[in-house]
Amino acid sequence: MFKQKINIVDTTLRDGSHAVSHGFTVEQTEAIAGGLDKVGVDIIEISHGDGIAGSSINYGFSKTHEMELIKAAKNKMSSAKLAVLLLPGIGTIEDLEEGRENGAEVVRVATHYSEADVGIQHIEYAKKIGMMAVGFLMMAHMGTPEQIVEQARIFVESGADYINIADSAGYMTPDDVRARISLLKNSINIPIGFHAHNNLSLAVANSIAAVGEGATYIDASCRGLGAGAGNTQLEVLSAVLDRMGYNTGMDIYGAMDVAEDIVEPIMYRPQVIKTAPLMLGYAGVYSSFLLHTYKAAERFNLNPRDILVELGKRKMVGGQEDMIVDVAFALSQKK
Ligand SMILES: C[C@H](O)CC(=O)C(=O)O
Ligand SMILES: [Mn+2]
Repeated sequence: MFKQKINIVDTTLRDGSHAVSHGFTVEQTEAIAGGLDKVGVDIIEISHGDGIAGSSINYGFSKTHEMELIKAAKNKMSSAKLAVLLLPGIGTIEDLEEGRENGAEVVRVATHYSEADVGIQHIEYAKKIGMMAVGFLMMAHMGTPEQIVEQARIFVESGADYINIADSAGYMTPDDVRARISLLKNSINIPIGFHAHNNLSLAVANSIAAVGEGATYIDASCRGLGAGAGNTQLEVLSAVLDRMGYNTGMDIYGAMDVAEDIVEPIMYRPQVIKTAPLMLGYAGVYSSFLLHTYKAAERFNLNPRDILVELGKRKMVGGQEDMIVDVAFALSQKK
């Protein structure tokens, strides 16, 4: 029987960077990338959590320069492709060049769901230098399925190899995912991918819903390591997809071992859904805001939940991390 191939894109070393305050070391990166490569992951994404060149006062400084991490990982990889994430305005064409020189073969160009036009030049340039290019639409819950298609078309026309929809706030339900992926599937003719956050405990279910509507690239990370309550848990996803008869090409026991033996020991905290991550999903707030919100809550003696509710009301999006402090300050004045 023909089994549909689902490409697994591991984001432990990129989205997971948020969860470890961008603290990955060369040794950890080598062990994780080498392990993931062996177990059959198709693409391994490595960058600061906010993409290449994200290391800054606004987003948090990396302990080790990401180019060093990328180079080290590349030396341990033989079959998976190495990807970088690039948010136009944070990362530049020069950063992309540097990433490629250090071994990146794929770039995922991430923009707010309504701003694909700011990524056109990055997609075109990546194609010109022979890279695989992916159009990555963040905070996709904020856009209607029709708006998502309109934006995806901009990436398609720029030459993207596939379109990735990100539920950056972990806000979507399986119905929300199905509506967006199925319309995309009927509207564009390049592959579709999906990136989940587990704030409502729906990351695996949403990923499966995406696959059911025809998505063939799914993001996941070991132990779910990622912003907010984390991403789709890699080892769980591979087991579920296998049970459902899909082909991931993954060594499932091997993936369990990488998660248990290599990733779990370096996690700062278990990736559980405490109140604040749950609020991210409930209020539709960008998952990467979590640790910044904890810091602001401590500084202004507030409940993180109150800050997140306000951020949700104000519809803050990625890139507005500085507003977290503004909101916390305003709330503290009202107290
Ligand atoms: C820069 C963000 O962390 C990208 C991402 O993973 C998301 O939008 O979700
Ligand atoms: Mn994410």
